[in-house]
Amino acid sequence: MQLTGKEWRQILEDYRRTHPEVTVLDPPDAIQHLHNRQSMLQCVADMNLSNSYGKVDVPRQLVIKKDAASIPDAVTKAGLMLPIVAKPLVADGSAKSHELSLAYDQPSLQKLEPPLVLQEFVNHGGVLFKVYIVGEAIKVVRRFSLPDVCKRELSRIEGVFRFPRVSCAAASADDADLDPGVAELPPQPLLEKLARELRRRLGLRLFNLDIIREHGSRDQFYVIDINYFPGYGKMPEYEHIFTDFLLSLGQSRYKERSS
Ligand SMILES: Nc1ncnc2c1ncn2[C@@H]1O[C@H](COP(=O)(O)OP(=O)(O)OP(=O)(O)O)[C@@H](O)[C@H]1O
Ligand SMILES: [Mg+2]
Repeated sequence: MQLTGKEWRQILEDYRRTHPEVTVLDPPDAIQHLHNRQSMLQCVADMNLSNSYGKVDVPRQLVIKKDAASIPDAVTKAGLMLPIVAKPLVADGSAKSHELSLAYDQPSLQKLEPPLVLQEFVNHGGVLFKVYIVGEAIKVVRRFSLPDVCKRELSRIEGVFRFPRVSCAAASADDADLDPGVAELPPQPLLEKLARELRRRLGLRLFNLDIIREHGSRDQFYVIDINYFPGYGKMPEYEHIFTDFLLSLGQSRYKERSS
């Protein structure tokens, strides 16, 4: 029998209800929330995180459900600036859902295929930060990302350019010789606050986020992507962190039972 995603989630939810003794690390419905690029970043937008360590936003964005011909007008109305990154609305791990495009001019936007999220491209010096979250633990690494698009380039280039899944190709930038203003990791207290809030709002314990620093700024950050259960193999010290996480779950269960 072929099950739909929804039926499968229902089976898991039912199992969870009838087997309270089983620890469910993260509920399926909360995971589902991250499979839509619009709902994925909503928590970050709602949070309005801004303190003395920095400010965290999401890039200005627009959802286009259908009708590619309407995109240029919709983009003008929403005041979105070019270049624009177009991302399939659904991000479910399939190759197609991670095929992104970069659009350099307004008329070419009609060539895109909805349903999409259109996001302003934020120059960030070609480096992004991957923040891995495992329960209470946070680990951040630098990765190479798309290079900046300068004004001159923007005025000269026309069209829509597809780019393949960046995360698979992106090399670690941890040992690279980078401009210190680009390479500096986001402040730990800011990441801790962000991670704590996201854990609570998303109701999840195992995820990562891609965060970029606006080029030329010291403290303006944007979250561009959140993934559930990412490839933890790339997270330094993951064996220890994971073991500690699983042990802490066992211990809290034990405490619950003996109290
Ligand atoms: N708003 C943006 N501004 C600048 N660069 C962006 C923006 N959105 C995405 N990118 C670039 O595109 C890459 C892929 O974007 P994103 O992570 O949203 O897509 P994804 O399909 O989930 O990819 P992946 O699985 O590779 O992380 C990012 O790593 C970054 O280099
Ligand atoms: Mg990503």
